[in-house]
Amino acid sequence: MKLFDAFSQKAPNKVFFSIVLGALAGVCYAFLIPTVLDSLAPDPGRYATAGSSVETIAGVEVAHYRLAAVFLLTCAFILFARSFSQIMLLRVSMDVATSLRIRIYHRIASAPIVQLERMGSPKLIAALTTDVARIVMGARMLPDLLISIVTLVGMLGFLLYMNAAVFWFVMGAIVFGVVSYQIPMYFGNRYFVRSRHVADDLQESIRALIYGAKELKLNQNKRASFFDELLIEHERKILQYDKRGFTIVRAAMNYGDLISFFVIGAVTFVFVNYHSVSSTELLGVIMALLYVTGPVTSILNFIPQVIVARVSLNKVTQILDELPEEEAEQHPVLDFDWQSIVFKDVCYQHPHAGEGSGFQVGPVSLELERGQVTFIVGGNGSGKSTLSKLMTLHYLPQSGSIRFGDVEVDPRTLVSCRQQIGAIFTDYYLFDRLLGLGGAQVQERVMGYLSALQLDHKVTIKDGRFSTLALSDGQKKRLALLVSLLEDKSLYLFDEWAADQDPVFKQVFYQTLLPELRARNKAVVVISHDDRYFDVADKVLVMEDGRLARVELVSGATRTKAALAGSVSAAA
Ligand SMILES: Nc1ncnc2c1ncn2[C@@H]1O[C@H](COP(=O)(O)OP(=O)(O)OP(=O)(O)O)[C@@H](O)[C@H]1O
Repeated sequence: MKLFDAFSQKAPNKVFFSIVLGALAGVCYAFLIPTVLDSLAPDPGRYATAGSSVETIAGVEVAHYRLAAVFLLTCAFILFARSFSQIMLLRVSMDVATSLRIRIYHRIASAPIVQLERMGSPKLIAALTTDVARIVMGARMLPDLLISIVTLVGMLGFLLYMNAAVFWFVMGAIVFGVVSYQIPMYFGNRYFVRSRHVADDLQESIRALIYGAKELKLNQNKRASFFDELLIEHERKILQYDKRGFTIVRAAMNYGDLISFFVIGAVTFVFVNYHSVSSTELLGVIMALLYVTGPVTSILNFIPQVIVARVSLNKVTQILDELPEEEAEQHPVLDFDWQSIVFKDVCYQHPHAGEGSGFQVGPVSLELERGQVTFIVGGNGSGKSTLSKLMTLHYLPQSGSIRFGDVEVDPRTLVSCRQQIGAIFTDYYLFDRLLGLGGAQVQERVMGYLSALQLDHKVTIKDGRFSTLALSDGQKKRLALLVSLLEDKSLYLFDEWAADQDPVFKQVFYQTLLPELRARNKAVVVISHDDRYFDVADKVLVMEDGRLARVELVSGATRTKAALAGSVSAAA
C-alpha cells in the first residue's frame, strides 16, 4: 500500500481534480514573476498592446493596466485553485482516515483469536490512534507539494528562456543540493523508525500503568522499578530518538532552505565572471531564484512529513499482514439443528511461548450432547481453557475434526456453527447494552432474568441499555450470564463462571440454572473447580497435561462426589 494509493483509491475523481487544480495553481505562480518583470521592462514583442500608459480605475492610477488585470486575475485564480485543491484533499483525507480505521476494525473482528492474542491490544491501539493520523497528515500535504513542484518547474522554464547557461548551472546546483540533502534525511529516518518501534512498548507500559494501578499503589519499590525500567525508559528512548531525528532533519531543512541563496550567490558572484549575463537577465534570474525559495523549502519540508507517514504506513501494513483474515465464509450460511457435537482426534498446539515447543492439547475424542451437562476438570495448566476454546471454535483444530450433528466444521460452516454457541470465559467482556437483540418480548425476558439472577434491585434496562455496569465482579458476571441466556444458544460454555459467586448464588447456578438449561435441551459445558457440585454433571471430562485422561459418566447411582473429587486430585 503506497501513501498516494491510500488516497487515490478512495475518491479517484476528487483526487485527480484536486491534483489538476493544484498543478494549475503552480503554473499560475510560475507565471506571476514573468508578469511582474514584464511590467518593469516590457518586451515589445509580448504584451505589445499593454502599453505603458497609466489608466485611472475607480480613482486609482494603474500602470500597465492590462498587465495589472492579468496579474490580479492570476492571483484570484491561485486563491481559488489552491483553496479548492487543499479543501478537497483535506476532505478526502478525512474520509481516508475513517475508512482506514474501519478497515482495521473489520480486520480485527475477522482475524483469528490466536493472532489477536499473539499481537496484543497495545500494538493495535497504537496503529489506530497514532499511525492512521500520521499517514493522513503526510498525504494531506500533497496539494502543496504539487503546487510547489509545478511552480519550481515553471520558474526553471523561465530561467531556460532567459539564459540557458544559467539554467544548467542552477539545475546542477539543485541536483547537488537535493542529493546532499538526502544523506542526513536517511539518518534522521532511521531514528524515526526506532522511535516508532518503542511506541508499541510504551503503549504496553501505559496499559500496565492504568490496569496495574492497584498493584503499583501497594508497593513503592515495584512502582519505582516500573517507572524507571519501563515507563520512563520507553519515554526517554522515544524522546532521545525523536530529538536526534528531528535535530538532523531540522539542520538538513535549514540547509535546504539556503540552497536557493547559495545558488543566487554563486550566480551573482562567480557565474557572471565566466559567462556573459546582462544586468536585466541577472535581475530576472535573481528574482526567479528568490521566488523559488518558498517552493523549494516547502518541497524539502514535505520530505520529513512523508518519512514519518511512511514509517506509520509500513507499521499499519505490517499489522494488516500479521492479522490475516480468518479463512471462513464470514456470514452464516446454514441454519441447522444438531443433537451432538463430536470431536474426533482433535489436536491443537499453542504457538511456542518462550522456550520449547508450544503446549499441545489432544488428540482428544469426545461427544457433547444436547440435554446434558458436561464438566471439564483438571489441574491448573492441564488444558481446560484451551479445550474449551476448541469447543467454542475460537481455536481451530490443527488435526482431527469437529462435527455439529451432520455438519462438519470447515471454512464454509465455521461462522454458522459459531452462531450456535454462547460462552462466558474468565476474560469475558460485558457490553453496556444488548446488541443484536430487539423486540418487546426481550424487555420482559430481561426483567425476568434480572429478578432470577437477583440483580433487579441494582440494574434496570432502558432502550436496550443497562442502567449501570458499576457492579461487583460477581454481579457483573451474572449480567454477562443474563445476556448469554437471552441470546438463546444451543451450546453453552462457562469457564469457571461460579468462581466469584457467593455460596448462595453458586448453589443457584449449579442446582437451578444448569438443570434448567439441561431441561431446555441445551448442551452445557462447565469448567469448574467446585468439586462439591460435580454430581450435577452428566459427564465429567478429566484433563491431564493436555490430554483427556478419562471421562466419568455420572448417573444417579454412580454420582458420588467422593469419586470425582478423587479423580480431580489425581488430575491435579
Ligand atoms: N495464548 C497462549 N499462548 C501460548 N501458550 C498458551 C496460551 N494459553 C495457554 N497456553 C499454554 O497452555 C497451557 C494450558 O493452558 P490452559 O489455559 O488451557 O490451562 P487451564 O487448564 O485452563 O488452566 P487454569 O486452571 O489455570 O485456568 C498453559 O500451561 C500454557 O503453557
